[in-house]
Amino acid sequence: MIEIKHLNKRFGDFTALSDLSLSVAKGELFGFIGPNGAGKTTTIRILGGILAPTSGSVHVCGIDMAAEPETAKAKIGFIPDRPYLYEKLTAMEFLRFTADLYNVPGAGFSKKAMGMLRQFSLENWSDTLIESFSHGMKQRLIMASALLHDPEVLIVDEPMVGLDPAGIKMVKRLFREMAAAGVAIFMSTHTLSVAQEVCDRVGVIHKGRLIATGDMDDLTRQAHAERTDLEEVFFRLTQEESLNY
Ligand SMILES: Nc1ncnc2c1ncn2[C@@H]1O[C@H](COP(=O)(O)OP(=O)(O)OP(=O)(O)O)[C@@H](O)[C@H]1O
Repeated sequence: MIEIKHLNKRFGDFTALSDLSLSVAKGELFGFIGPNGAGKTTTIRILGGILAPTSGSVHVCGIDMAAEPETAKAKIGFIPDRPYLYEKLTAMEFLRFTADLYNVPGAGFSKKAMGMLRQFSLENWSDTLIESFSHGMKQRLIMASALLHDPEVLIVDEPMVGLDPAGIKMVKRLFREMAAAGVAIFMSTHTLSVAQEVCDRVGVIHKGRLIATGDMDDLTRQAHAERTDLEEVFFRLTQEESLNY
């Protein structure tokens, strides 16, 4: 569902991504972890079609992002790390705005939008201006808006930031349910415990290069770690890599 091949991204002389290749299958929840500045957000922006790679390709549901960006983007639910919300709209107005962008049919919109607001515990706030929402409420509204058009692929940068424990629990459950329903999910996170708990596979990026990928057993082997613990694996991999520079 997501196919990344030999992706490179340079900003001037600086190489942010170097020969990154990976794929995420239908129904798979893939976690993307790495230290600050490793290249996670850069990768996510390229996957979402909002940043062009220097070279390499991204295919979403078999569609080439470079050749058919609109068709590819229609397949994606995209949740950036710093989303923009129109604060002078109500939650329902914002959902209608995004539904129009994604050509969600008008018939049935209200029922669907209310269902989404309920899913994200915002049903009592549908007519409230977004400017009065807390950070976590805004985060949940962004998620609701990204799922309105039933995307086949979800790309999400740091979904747990700003959420309270109930919000984190809800998102973990939702992502697992979506994966079970066949959605391919690519999620970057710093929350290693969440990645270990919910992801089918994890990729570790360091200084723009994918240094390890696989399920917990694979990663434990690749890191020569003693325990199947993502935190230990992460530090072993990223420190071992640092020593090579
Ligand atoms: N527009 C840009 N111009 C120049 N350099 C950039 C630009 N965007 C990102 N970079 C650089 O590319 C590198 C990767 O950045 P990126 O935001 O992808 O990292 P990240 O893994 O998401 O980090 P964090 O965990 O801190 O969010 C960083 O060194 C960053 O400074």
